[in-house]
Amino acid sequence: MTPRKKLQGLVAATITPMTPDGQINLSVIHQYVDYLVSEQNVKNVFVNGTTGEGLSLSIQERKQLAEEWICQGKDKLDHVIIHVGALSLPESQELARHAAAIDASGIAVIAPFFFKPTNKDELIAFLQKVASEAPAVPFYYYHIPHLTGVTIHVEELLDGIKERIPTFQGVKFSDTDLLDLAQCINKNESEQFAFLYGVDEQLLSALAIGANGAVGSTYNYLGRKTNQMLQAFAKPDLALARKYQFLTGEFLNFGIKLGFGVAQTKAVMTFVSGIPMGPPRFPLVSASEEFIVKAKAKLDSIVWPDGD
Ligand SMILES: CC(=O)N[C@@H]([C@@H](O)[C@H](O)[C@H](O)CO)[C@@H](O)CC(=O)C(=O)O
Repeated sequence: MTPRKKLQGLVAATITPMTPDGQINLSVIHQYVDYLVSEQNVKNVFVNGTTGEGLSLSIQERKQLAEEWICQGKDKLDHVIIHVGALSLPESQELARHAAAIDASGIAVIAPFFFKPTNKDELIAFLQKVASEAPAVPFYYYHIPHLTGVTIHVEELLDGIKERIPTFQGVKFSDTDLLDLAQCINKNESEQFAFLYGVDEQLLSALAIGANGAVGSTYNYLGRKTNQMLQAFAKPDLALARKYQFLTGEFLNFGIKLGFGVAQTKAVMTFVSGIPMGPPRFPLVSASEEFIVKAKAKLDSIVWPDGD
């Protein structure tokens, strides 16, 4: 998939559909792509990340999912970014080579989080060894410090990164540290890099700082609403943009109090889209019936500014 457009706007962090007995369910990805494009107006996906339980999947499963998303997304999606991060460098490199071979529009890598890099140079060295296996594929660093425990500021990482990783294209920034994000954007004067924000409930603040777009789980089922927020922000109609952010925030705040996570995202996507996402993989466990009933009632009770 040769990228036709710069990566910006919304990117859905895809869920990995599973069968009731816990096998990956490739058969619904065709329907999933059509749903994102036609119902959510989302044409970019980030596959095998956190929401996709990428680190809980085997290498073989990750390759099968990447292939299916690229195949089903052909001529429908603008960007299919494959997360190829892993604890084992050779596995991550293998996934990067595979993503290049199937013509992914980008790859992303999370910081290794068992044995961790202790400084910027060690982190860049790891990223470089993966990125160099896919020398023609745009590369994104996936920063999610509350899950990896790797808290090296992205702003530090940017210094000299393009020299060491010529394919470096930007960052998926899943952190609430807006000072770090602002420093990154301030350094990116020539706008050569993209900063995609990953905390959906705070996206408007990141847009105000200068984020180019967003990667997140809620764009699977609230993509259309969030696109309205993006449009209001661009107009600019800040009062309207805030209204959308407050309402998505209201839903997420409600969900977070009930224990919102990947399993709950699977359940919400199932009842909103009608596409069976199945259970999560252990150690995650399925959302409770109580969560599903309450989350559905909450979502149904929200009155959006567009009247839907
Ligand atoms: C920890 C986590 O899962 N964060 C999500 C958010 O989209 C998150 O679900 C949302 O902001 C609700 O809290 C994304 O940043 C993750 C993501 O993009 C991915 O699946 O790779």
